[in-house]
Amino acid sequence: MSKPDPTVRPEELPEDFDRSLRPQALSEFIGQAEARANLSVFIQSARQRGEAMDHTLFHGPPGLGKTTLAQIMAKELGVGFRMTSGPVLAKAGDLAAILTNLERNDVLFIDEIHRLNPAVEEVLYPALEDFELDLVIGAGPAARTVRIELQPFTLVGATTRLGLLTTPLRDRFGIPTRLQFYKIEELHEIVTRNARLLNVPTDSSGAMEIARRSRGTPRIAGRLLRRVVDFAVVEGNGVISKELADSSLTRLGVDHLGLDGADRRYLRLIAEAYQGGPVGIETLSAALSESRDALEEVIEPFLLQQGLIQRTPRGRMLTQGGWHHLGLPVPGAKGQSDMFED
Ligand SMILES: Nc1ncnc2c1ncn2[C@@H]1O[C@H](COP(=O)(O)OP(=O)(O)OP(=O)(O)O)[C@@H](O)[C@H]1O
Ligand SMILES: [Mg+2]
Repeated sequence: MSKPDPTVRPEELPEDFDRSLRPQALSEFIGQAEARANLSVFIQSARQRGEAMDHTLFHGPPGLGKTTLAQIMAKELGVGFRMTSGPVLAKAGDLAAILTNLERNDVLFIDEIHRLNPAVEEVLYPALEDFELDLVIGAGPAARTVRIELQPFTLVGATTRLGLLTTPLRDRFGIPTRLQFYKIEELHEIVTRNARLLNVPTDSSGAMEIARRSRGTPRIAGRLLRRVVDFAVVEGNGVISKELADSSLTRLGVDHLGLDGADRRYLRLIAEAYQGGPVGIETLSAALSESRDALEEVIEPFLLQQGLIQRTPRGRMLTQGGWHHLGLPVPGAKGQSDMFED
């Protein structure tokens, strides 16, 4: 019953820019201090005991380092790493093929784990708990179940939507880890590191300008840095200064908080069409022609974290900060309008 194994190794992935900047060790990983300190203990303990580390779940907005941390874990544990994703595992047999191919204490990374097919998820439960697989062979009255013993392994799951995980799956992760948006100083360090890896001379204030406008997200910091490098090479003297970073990012439509056109469209819709809300997510999704998922996973988390919007039972509302950011007076706040016009 050997099936093709649908996982890929990271070195088989096409060359992408994420990869060249990806930290390879926990010590190179900047930020997420709490998560990093805990993981380091759990990794060391698993190594010393020669056992598989407990199953780990990374959750948080896109681009904060979930995939990166999963790869680092396998490296630091000194074990093999296999990766796949929820939507790719269509049938129970797909997962069975992967699990039976794992070697002792390997890390299996399942990205977008909230999108696992329920039939596949069922197979995962006993595998996670007892490292056993119950497979049904045949159909109808001749069907029988066989139990297969697996090597102990560590499942690392990643999701941008913790709320969509079923409770039984969530409960099987011994180490649930929430990744937070990065602080500006951390992003400054990341931009500086990336600039060094890309061999681009960068002023500290230039790196700071990029950090400040990266939406708390290392992936965005990497992307903005590359665009600013383009402007520096073609229109500047190759050095990333504060002025150059500022003018390049403004031309790219990234404002001083790091919001881009999509973020501002979202805020402006609530302000202008719904007087600041509350307005339901489905309505926003239809009006913006963006999927509800994209709004909830990509756009809203940062706006919430920055205190520009708030979620209420009746829908999304702009906060005072949201009005202020748009340069509009807060409705009903008498006499305060000049305060927000400076
Ligand atoms: N702490 C960090 N220090 C430096 N670079 C980082 C850090 N975290 C992430 N990065 C970089 O940010 C990019 C995105 O990271 P990663 O792919 O791990 O994010 P993710 O959380 O898996 O995103 P998604 O939810 O979209 O899968 C990569 O290029 C990675 O190198
Ligand atoms: Mg990822």
